[in-house]
Amino acid sequence: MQVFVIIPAAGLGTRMAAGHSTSSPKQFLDLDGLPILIYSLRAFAQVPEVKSIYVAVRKSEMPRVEAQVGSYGLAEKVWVVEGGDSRQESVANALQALKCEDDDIVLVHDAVRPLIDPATISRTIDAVAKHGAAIVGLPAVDTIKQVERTADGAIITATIPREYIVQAQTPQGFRCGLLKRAFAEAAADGFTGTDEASIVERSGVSVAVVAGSATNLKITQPGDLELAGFYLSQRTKR
Ligand SMILES: Nc1ccn([C@@H]2O[C@H](COP(=O)(O)OP(=O)(O)OP(=O)(O)O)[C@@H](O)[C@H]2O)c(=O)n1
Ligand SMILES: C[C@](O)(CO)[C@H](O)COP(=O)(O)O
Repeated sequence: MQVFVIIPAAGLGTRMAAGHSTSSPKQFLDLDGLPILIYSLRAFAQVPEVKSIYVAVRKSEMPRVEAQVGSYGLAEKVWVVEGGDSRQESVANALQALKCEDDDIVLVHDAVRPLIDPATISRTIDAVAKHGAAIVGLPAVDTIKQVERTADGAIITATIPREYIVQAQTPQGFRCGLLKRAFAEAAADGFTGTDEASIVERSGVSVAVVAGSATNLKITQPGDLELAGFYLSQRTKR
């Protein structure tokens, strides 16, 4: 059994760009001297079980990313492929590029979650080996309300016991055959999900959850980069 990794990195970072004075998508922004994408690639490259990593980027970014992969010494494990217009399409393109057996494991991880740690990656691999499908999830700590949107905001329709809620993070891992079948079904049905688990769940597969952490944040909007910088400084102090 081999472990492959897909890193979708073809987003435009529109929510970040709205408050940031750069034209570069957020996965290429600097975090303490390194591009955000390089943190994500390095974290997986250092896990011995990982055979190869497929990073999906916009066509126009392929030369820059190929150059970075070489200059940061990642060329042995990392392959650059063309992304798509949605996260799901970017993952589907990478999935098509990698040649895996049904029993192999595929992990998908957002390029913009740079603080993923090797221990969480290893726990995810173990959970996929055991259950066939597993994602990293952060248990809810706030009280959770279901709402109905209104013209001027929202009205609460229910309180959902928080022990039933986890916030999905990445990596999200699956047996390769199962993931490919679920993607083919989603494409046939015209279904688009915001994560891989939602695509697999609708095929009737149970997906296990591995404990995530607040430090595995997704850099989404202004302020997140500063927060990631703070978490990183705490990590290097230890
Ligand atoms: N067409 C796309 C869109 C997103 N992603 C990737 O999916 C991950 C999570 O997406 P998100 O945070 O939503 O990134 P963006 O789509 O770039 O952000 P925004 O929605 O603000 O534009 C990121 O690593 C992003 O690069 C991708 O590979 N291909
Ligand atoms: C996959 C994901 O990171 C889980 O939290 C997230 O759904 C992807 O980001 P998006 O903003 O929903 O595209």
